[in-house]
Amino acid sequence: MAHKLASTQPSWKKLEQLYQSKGKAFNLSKAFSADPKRFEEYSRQWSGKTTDASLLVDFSKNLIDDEIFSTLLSLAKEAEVEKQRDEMFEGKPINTSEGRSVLHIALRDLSDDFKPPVEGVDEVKPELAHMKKFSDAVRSGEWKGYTGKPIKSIVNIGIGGSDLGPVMVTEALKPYAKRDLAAHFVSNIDGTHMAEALRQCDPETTLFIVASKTFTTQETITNATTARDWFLKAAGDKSHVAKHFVALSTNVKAATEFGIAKENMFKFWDWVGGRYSLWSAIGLSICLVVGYDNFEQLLKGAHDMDVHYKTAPLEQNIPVILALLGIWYTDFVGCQTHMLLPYDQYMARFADYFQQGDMESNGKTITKNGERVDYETGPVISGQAGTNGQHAFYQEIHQGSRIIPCDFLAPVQSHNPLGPHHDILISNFLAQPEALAFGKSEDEVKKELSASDQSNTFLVKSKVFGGNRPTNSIMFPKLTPAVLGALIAMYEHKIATQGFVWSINSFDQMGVELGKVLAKKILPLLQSGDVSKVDGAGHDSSTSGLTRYYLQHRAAPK
Ligand SMILES: O=P(O)(O)OC[C@H]1O[C@@H](O)[C@H](O)[C@@H](O)[C@@H]1O
Repeated sequence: MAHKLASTQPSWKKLEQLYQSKGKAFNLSKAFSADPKRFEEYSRQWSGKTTDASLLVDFSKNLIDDEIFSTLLSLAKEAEVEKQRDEMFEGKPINTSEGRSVLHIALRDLSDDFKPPVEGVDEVKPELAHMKKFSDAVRSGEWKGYTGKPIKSIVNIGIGGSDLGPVMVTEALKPYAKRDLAAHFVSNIDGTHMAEALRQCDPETTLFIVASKTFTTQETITNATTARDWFLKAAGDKSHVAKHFVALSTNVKAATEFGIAKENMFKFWDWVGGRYSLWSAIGLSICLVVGYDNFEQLLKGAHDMDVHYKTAPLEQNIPVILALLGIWYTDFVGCQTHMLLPYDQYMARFADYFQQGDMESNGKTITKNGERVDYETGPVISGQAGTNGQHAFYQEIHQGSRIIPCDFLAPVQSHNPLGPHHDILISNFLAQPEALAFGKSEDEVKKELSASDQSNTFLVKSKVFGGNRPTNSIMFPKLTPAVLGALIAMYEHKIATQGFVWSINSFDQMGVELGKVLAKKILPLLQSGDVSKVDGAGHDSSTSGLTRYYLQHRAAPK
């Protein structure tokens, strides 16, 4: 595989020209007026083969025409997206910096004829059976704490991929949750996070789930140790730990050293990336909260999307289409951000989840050939559940100096059809992309103003909406486990496809390491408490000044 700079592909040059010749001046109002079938042409409906997962993806409100769209598809062909995708499914070590396969897709292929492409894949089903047995026992009350009481709270201790997936999914699938089992998620090293969770827990009825792929992450190991101390203060005998602590990890040795019994370990494999791990043992807290059967539906919905990604031609392939649109905005239109805006309160953590999913995957500048890219890569991801954002940051999306492409997502049916709420919610979901695309002209503004206000140029111009702000609108029947699985897989594959085009490795995260290493160097200085050591410690004057301030003030804060 050549892994050429994307900018050397023939279609890249053509897209640059297309942006200058028509993209810059592209007008959505004109495009819709000129083509009554624009929605039909630029939308795709998809249904899963084995689940209730289905989607309508409308990408008609994008700054593209047929020529731009087909050139984007040519770019994907030239970058050999299909070949790279197939290599992922075949278990080739496409995470080249770490020499690893990228097989989260193997965690959700439960079909009988699935052939394990690499070692460990044959252990997926037995591990799922282990998760089912354990979660069933805890949920039914058969699993008892050290004083014989059933479990009432679970505390997932993990960070990054070992936290965000379980947090997002348990929130999204709350309608399926066992309401008398409280779920807490502690990630931050800030003692406040753990202290606040423990305040709500009883050691006799709490189960701690230590979730860490590496089992070396400073935050998680420190939090788990604090939790174990808190537990043992009440329980006394170390043998009781077995009833209250389980580990989810690829590092069986380190989990054993921490004191977790073998039967309380749920393992996964190094071919599962942290930010793709909710489908693995890291999903144990999901099983506990919503039950194993719903977890399996989540896997199956994702697998249905995997099949689509693997088999659909590029122009029908939803993750590929979303990826190419993103590349159009990032590299040719000059956008820096991408918003995820779910109009579903249960999806409140969706954007947080894909902030890691996207930014940790594609926030890179070195190609797999070791060259520095001469184009932009992953966008800044942000967003929150509608309609809250409308009353906060949408101002900038509508009238700011930057173009901020957005994905709007919404369920047709609400889990809570309360009075007029859902129609009002959906009216907003429909109205925002419409307003963003078509805006409001100066003439329209003037018509709504009094004669005296019409001559107030500042007022008139402030009320104009330029339009031409691109959006995708994604609808689904209801936020079921399978639909959620499909949506997550859709974005995972979008991100992977962008990485394939940009020739970067979307599956490592070297950029998170340096800060961790420096923190470990600074910590002994803080623990020594000795201000006189700061100057000789080899830090720059800024870091030294801040450290001195901390040490001088921490003993007796004013
Ligand atoms: O699961 P672990 O090994 O504790 O790692 C947690 C997180 O650690 C971070 O440092 C990584 O950037 C994430 O990708 C990862 O998910």
